[in-house]
Parts: sequence; structure tokens; C-alpha cells
Amino acid sequence: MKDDRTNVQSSPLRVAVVGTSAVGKSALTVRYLTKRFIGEYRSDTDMLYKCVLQVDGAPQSVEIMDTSATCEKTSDPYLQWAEAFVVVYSITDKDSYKQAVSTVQELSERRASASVLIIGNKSDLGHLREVEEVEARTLALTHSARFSELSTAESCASVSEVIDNFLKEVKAQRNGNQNGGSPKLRKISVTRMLGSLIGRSSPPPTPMTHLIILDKEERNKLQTPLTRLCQPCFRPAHSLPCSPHTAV
Ligand SMILES: Nc1nc2c(ncn2[C@@H]2O[C@H](COP(=O)(O)OP(=O)(O)OP(=O)(O)O)[C@@H](O)[C@H]2O)c(=O)[nH]1
Repeated sequence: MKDDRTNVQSSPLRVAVVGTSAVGKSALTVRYLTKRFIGEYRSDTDMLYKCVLQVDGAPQSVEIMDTSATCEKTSDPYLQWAEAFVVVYSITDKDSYKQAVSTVQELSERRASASVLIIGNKSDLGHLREVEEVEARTLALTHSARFSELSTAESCASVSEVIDNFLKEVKAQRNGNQNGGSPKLRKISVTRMLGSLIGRSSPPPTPMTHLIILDKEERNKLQTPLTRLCQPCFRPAHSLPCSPHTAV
């Protein structure tokens, strides 16, 4: 389906970036969208980036949800919202890998048709390695997922290549086109600069790829009718709010 005014495919590719705290989800997302590596980010809220990318030769709306790991609750909202998942762990953190394994297994069971990319981040810290590459590669093979080990901090090119190719596959899968297309993607438009995702102590990057932050109204639109979400962590609140947050 196309929007005649913009010639942009109107139904966005929705990608959720998930993983435990401090594995580099925000760094990875912002690195991909802006080419910049920024050391510290706010970690108490989810960020939704809306942009238009050139995917496989055509402009394509893409929404990337950088999830916050502040509140360890069910991933249900993301399971329902996204059609593709980037599961991030740190090669220096075995627990983060265990959580990635659990997430990938859950995706296999509940979203079998979703595209999954597993990223082992922080490969520049090989001397602190706790997760062997072969482990994660085997996990990916077992679940028909993509896998890459990389350093968001050191290699912008790797981040771009891996996610570009992933988006191309997501789009191809949606279109039922198994042949894929050009791996070279180019960002062609953006909507708004986002400086607020960066911690107060960090200077804003300028210029940067323009992004949109997920505001409360937009966040609520992602909510299924029967699901109450904890605000701001955007995970379901059951009998109690997700401490220390307040249910909406
Ligand atoms: N050495 C190294 N550090 C990294 C890399 N990527 C991210 N970091 C650092 O890891 C820390 C956590 O990065 P974030 O992007 O905030 O991690 P996150 O997964 O979004 O964390 P939450 O918001 O808590 O869920 C920061 O200090 C980053 O600078 C990397 O490739 N190498």
C-alpha cells in the first residue's frame, strides 16, 4: 500500500530492540540512525524512532522501538507491536546472553513468523568476554535468526551493514519476496531532532539524523485494549504498578 502524496510505503516496518540493561540498545539504535556513538543515554523510558529509509530501492517508513530494560516485566506489548526484533546482549555479560536466549525462545514460540536479529554487542571488549561467539551463532541457527557480533562503539560500518540487511530481509519477508535486493540503504528523510534522549551530562550531537520520541499519546496507541501499561516503562501493569512506576 502506498501513500500517493509521498510515495512512501505507508505501513511502517516495526522493529523492537530488546535486551537487558546496559547491553547497548540505545547506543546501537542511535548509532544506526545518526552514525554517532554517544556514551550515555537516558535509560528510564522507551524511545520510538520514526523515519523513512531507502530499503531495497524504495522509500519505506520504519519505526524502531528502543526499549528500556529498567522494568523487567513481560515483553507482551513489543511482541504484539513489532514484526521484527533485534535482540541485543553484551559479550561481556553472560546474564544478558541468558536473557537473550530466553527472549529468542519466546519469540520462536509466540511470534514464529517474526524476523529476529541477535546482536552480540561490545566486541571491542574481547578481554572481558563471557559469551563465546559460537554459542550465539548456534542459538541463531537453531531459531532461524540472524546473528552478528559487533562493536557499536568502534564500528559504525558494521552496525549499518547488519541492520540495513536485516531491514531488507524484513521488508522482503513482508512482501513475500525471498530474493531480497540491494543491501545498500540510504536514509532519505526524517522528522524531528531528538536531543532529549541523551543524558543531561552528554552534549547533544549536531547535526544528527532526525528522530521522533514516543510521547505518551503515541505510546498509548500501541497498547492493546485489554492491557494496562506501566508508565513510563511501557510494560503491562498487572495487579500492581511496575515499581517504582505508576500504572496508567
Ligand atoms: N565498550 C563498549 N561500550 C558500549 C558499546 N555499546 C554501548 N556501550 C556502553 O554501554 C553502556 C550502556 O549503553 P546503553 O546504550 O545505554 O545500553 P541500553 O541497553 O540501552 O541500556 P538500558 O537503557 O538500561 O536498557 C553505555 O555506557 C555505552 O557507552 C560498545 O560497543 N562497546
